[in-house]
Amino acid sequence: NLKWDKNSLTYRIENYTPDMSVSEVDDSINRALQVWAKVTPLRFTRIYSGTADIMISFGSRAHGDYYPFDGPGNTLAHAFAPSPGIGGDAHFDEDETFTFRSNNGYVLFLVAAHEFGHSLGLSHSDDPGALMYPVYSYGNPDTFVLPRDDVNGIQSLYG
Ligand SMILES: CC(C)C[C@H](C(=O)NO)C(=O)N[C@@H](CC(N)=O)C(=O)NCc1cccc(N)c1
Ligand SMILES: [Zn+2]
Ligand SMILES: [Zn+2]
Repeated sequence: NLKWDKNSLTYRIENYTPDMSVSEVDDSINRALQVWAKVTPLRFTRIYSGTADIMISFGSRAHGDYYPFDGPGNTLAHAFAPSPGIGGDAHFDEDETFTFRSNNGYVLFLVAAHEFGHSLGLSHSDDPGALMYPVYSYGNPDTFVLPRDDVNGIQSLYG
C-alpha cells in the first residue's frame, strides 16, 4: 500500500505525554498534520473514539506492536505506512522529553510532522535539509517551512 486511496483521513489522540499540556499536544499534532495538508488534497478530521486511520499514542519499551521502544534517545517515534489496521498509526517514545517549542528536548511538532510523513507513505530522505531526513534537528517550529524535498516527495504521491 504505497499511499492512502482517499484524501479524507481521520486521526485520534489516544493518550498524552506528561511532558506538555493537553492543548500543547493537540496543537502540535494539528499543526504537524496541516504541514502535509497544505501541499496536498489531504484533509484530516479528529475523532475522539473508535478507530481512526491515524491512531496517535505515547508509549515506552514494549507497547503493543513488534517494535518496542529503546528508552531515552535513539528511536524517538515510529509510524506505519498506509494500510488498514496499524497502517498510518504513529507511536511516540514516552522515554523522550517532548517540548512545545523548547530545544531542551524534542519538539513534538517536528517529530510528529516527520512521523506523519511516514503515515502518508514517505520513506526517509538523504537530503540533510529534509524533514524526512532520518535524524532530528531542531528548528523553530513557529517559522517552520516544509522543505522542497518533502514537498516533492508528498506531491509525487498525492499531488
Ligand atoms: C529506524 C526508525 C524507527 C528510527 C526512528 C524514525 O525514523 N522514526 O520515523 C527515529 O526515531 N529516528 C530518530 C533518529 C534520531 N534519534 O535522530 C529521529 O530523530 N527521527 C525523528 C525525526 C524527527 C524530526 C525530524 C527528523 N528528520 C527525524
Ligand atoms: Zn509502536
Ligand atoms: Zn523516520
